[in-house]
Amino acid sequence: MNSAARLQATLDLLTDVERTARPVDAVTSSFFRSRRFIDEQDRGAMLELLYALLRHQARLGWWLARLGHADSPRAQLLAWLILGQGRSPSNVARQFDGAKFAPAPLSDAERALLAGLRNHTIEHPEMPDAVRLECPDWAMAPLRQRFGGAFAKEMAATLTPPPLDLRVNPIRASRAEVLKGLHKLGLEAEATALSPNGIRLPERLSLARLPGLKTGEIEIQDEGSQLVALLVDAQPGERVVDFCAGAGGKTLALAAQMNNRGHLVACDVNESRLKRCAERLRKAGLHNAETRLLASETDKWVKRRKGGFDRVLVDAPCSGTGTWRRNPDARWRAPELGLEALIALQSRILASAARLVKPGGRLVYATCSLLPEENEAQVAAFLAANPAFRVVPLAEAAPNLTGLTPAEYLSLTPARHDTDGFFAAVLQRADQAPESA
Ligand SMILES: C[S@@+](CC[C@H](N)C(=O)[O-])C[C@H]1O[C@@H](n2cnc3c(N)ncnc32)[C@H](O)[C@@H]1O
Repeated sequence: MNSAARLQATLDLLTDVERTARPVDAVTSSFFRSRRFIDEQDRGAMLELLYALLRHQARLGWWLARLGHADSPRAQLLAWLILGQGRSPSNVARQFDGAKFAPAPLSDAERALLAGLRNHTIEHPEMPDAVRLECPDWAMAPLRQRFGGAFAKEMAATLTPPPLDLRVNPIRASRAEVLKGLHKLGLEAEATALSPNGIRLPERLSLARLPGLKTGEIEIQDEGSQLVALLVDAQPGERVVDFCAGAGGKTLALAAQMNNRGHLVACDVNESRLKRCAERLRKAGLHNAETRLLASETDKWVKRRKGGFDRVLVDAPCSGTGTWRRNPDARWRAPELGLEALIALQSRILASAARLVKPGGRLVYATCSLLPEENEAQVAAFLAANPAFRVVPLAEAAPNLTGLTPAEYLSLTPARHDTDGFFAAVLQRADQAPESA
């Protein structure tokens, strides 16, 4: 592909991304599946450009509005070539020449746009904070409150390309073996700083270069997500529930921690995600887990299995604000249910899942949210309503996890930990229910 054809192909991809409500990685996978002729190098270049556009969407939109130009994927691309790549209008015009596979020639309005953007950069002193920081309006106040003076730094960190983290499946291989294999392939892989099972690759790469994914030796999992699973501290032989298992990211980590012994139940209300979870368990050689589809968080199964589990993980549906660095498009999709309804759902899920915990057992509440309403406040409300539970501080919950600042809760952010944003609280049910409970 020549560079003009790459621009047009990226424009087609961006148009697909903006047309659907599906997450960007799902859209890119189906885009490339139906265009197998695009080689690895072109794919890499296109994804880099696509993600740069998505990370600058509010600022590009601001410039287009300022110059009175309608916002569209093509206009965003044109603006980025000038503001982000520092090209000149004539350089851009040369590639938008209507040749085969190249973008259509520039209209007069587009030529005027390029002239208006000339000699500017992406930032402008008149940009409001929400635009400069690429923060949706609904999240400005809660995130500002959460981070105080570090708000701008945290938002800037969500706009940097994330590393690619892998979790080694200890049932299939050791971290040292996998690292050696990756180095042999010429990849700059290194052990993660906090997770004992993690490997970090500094950049996005074609997953076809990671054969261990097919054999179940490795899984793609952010280091923060690995730490949440480790905090559950599930032991071989125990009975464990992953209440919001989804497609099984943490289920797989828990089943492996249990060394294929004991019993793990992966629940969810979403059947297709659970199917994917079951497939991944099989591929990873993990057979101590079953999946269970729930009708709702108060499914009869929960009542029947009351007090039956040593560990229960609630990886609750949340605003996903902690994943903005990895999914730059996610920030522009407000929580489907609305934040208030989401918080109410989390509280119902937590209350119901807590019933599964046996005396002396532990409940781990986690989100990939940066918002206190979904995290600390949610836990405080739960504790007020459930005096049989107490907080287990990090050092006690996972004494082997060195490197974490001692605190009550796990609270990871892209700026401070170079992971996705994650929150987790470990709560223990008293050995005997108090008289009053
Ligand atoms: C954050 S995702 C889980 C991600 C998963 N644990 C992982 O590590 O890959 C939250 C999950 O909660 C599920 N969920 C939503 N409402 C639920 C409910 N009422 N009861 C149980 N699970 C629910 C969603 O279907 C979704 O899969």
